Amino acid sequence: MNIVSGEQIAKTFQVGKEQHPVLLDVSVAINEGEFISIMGPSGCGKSTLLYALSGMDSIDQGQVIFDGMDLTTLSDKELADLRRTKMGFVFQQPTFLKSLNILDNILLPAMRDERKNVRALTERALQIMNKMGIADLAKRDITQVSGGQLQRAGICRALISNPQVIFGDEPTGALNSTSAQEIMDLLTSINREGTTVMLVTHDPKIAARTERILFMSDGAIVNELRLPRFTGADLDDRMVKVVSTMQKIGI
Ligand SMILES: Nc1ncnc2c1ncn2[C@@H]1O[C@H](COP(=O)(O)OP(=O)(O)OP(=O)(O)O)[C@@H](O)[C@H]1O
Repeated sequence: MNIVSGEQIAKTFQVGKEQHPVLLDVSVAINEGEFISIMGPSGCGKSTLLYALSGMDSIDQGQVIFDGMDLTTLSDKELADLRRTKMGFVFQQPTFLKSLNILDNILLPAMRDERKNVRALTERALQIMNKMGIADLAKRDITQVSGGQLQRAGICRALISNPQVIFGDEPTGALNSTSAQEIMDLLTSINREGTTVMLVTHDPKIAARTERILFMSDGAIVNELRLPRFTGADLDDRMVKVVSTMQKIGI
């Protein structure tokens, strides 16, 4: 069953008097439970597509259906509620408040919904932090942890509402290779527990960990590669497949 799909999505940015078409009739369907990535050259529209599919940004034409709902028909409030309850977002640099410790930063977005049940929410946050390997950092300031630990906290924040889909925009882009692979280990285990995960990445080593890779060029999906479940042993072979597909289509 599709959890999110886009039908002939078109999006143009206007800068001054100039029109910049960025998505040209993009259609895509993502099944519940998929682990999927979007690759392509800088500026080809990867993030714009991710934002369109998650309702973070509007589209000019077409349709986006998320969990049976047409996002183009929802009000801003309905969209915000949907994003907060059914989607999780992980960005290259998590934006956290400097005045709050790690735990409170993780709790902050969820507090809006469950103000009355802080204790249960805190317990849930600590459980997730434990799974992500950062339970002992709960009381630290955000300046007192590494980039990899901060990104783990970002994932905890994305998971707090038990989302159906995690959208990641270059979630490993600011990390060294080891931390990046550790973050991918976590996203893989989240996916194996049933959450759909969709990432934008420019890194073949990251895309190679996912099970379907959409290749974009100039505002269109031009190819896709399906890979079996990652076993932990076949990363090099998978990367070769990703890179050779990129070479074949010239991106
Ligand atoms: N708010 C905006 N206003 C105007 N143009 C924009 C805006 N956001 C993105 N663009 C332009 O749209 C195009 C696609 O941007 P997008 O961020 O989707 O690309 P991308 O493939 O994710 O690139 P990168 O890999 O560099 O992050 C780019 O040319 C970008 O400059």
